[in-house]
Amino acid sequence: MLVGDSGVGKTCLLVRFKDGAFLAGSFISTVGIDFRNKVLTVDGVKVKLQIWDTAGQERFRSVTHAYYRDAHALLLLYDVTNKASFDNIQAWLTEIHEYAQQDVVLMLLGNKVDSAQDRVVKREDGEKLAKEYGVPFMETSAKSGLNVELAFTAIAKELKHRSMKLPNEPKFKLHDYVKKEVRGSGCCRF
Ligand SMILES: Nc1nc2c(ncn2[C@@H]2O[C@H](COP(=O)(O)OP(=O)(O)OP(=O)(O)O)[C@@H](O)[C@H]2O)c(=O)[nH]1
Repeated sequence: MLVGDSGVGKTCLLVRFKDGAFLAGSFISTVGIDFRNKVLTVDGVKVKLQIWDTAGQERFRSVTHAYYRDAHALLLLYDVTNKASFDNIQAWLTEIHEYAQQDVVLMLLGNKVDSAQDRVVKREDGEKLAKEYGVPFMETSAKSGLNVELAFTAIAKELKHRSMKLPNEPKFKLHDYVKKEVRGSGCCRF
């Protein structure tokens, strides 16, 4: 499930992942909730992701609350060009703790890093906040595609690992995987 303030790029991130395209132009806010499916092959196993795109607007909050309980994973987004969306992350985390399952897979994403000239939230600030709450973090761009596939693949890997629970398989650590992959991807050019 994708959550975060209105306009941070949740729908665009999902469309980029699903269709490999960017929705340029006018911004059409999501009404309530929407979903799309995508099948990924992770370590030779097919993982079907049903991805719920929620409305960030306050007036739809009671609708989204109802969906938290059934979510296996949450991608919490802010917009690196919008300080308020970053400042609101703590409030989103409070909601998540209140409504989602205790063991929900959670990842923090700072989106729109292609807009370097408009950036107001530094990468280090995102990293610091994520560290404080013990959640994996990466910066993304639905526009350029940076780290989009990686974010969803990391989630799929964690979910696959959890559902299969093979006794001899070493424990998959989402945090370490994300750190290693982001470091290797040349992500920090923005
Ligand atoms: N430059 C840039 N713009 C983006 C990016 N992602 C989204 N946008 C723009 O940001 C605006 C909002 O994107 P949406 O994906 O509709 O935002 P949302 O979070 O789904 O918004 P709600 O449905 O209201 O919750 C649109 O004008 C997009 O074109 C990005 O990675 N880079």
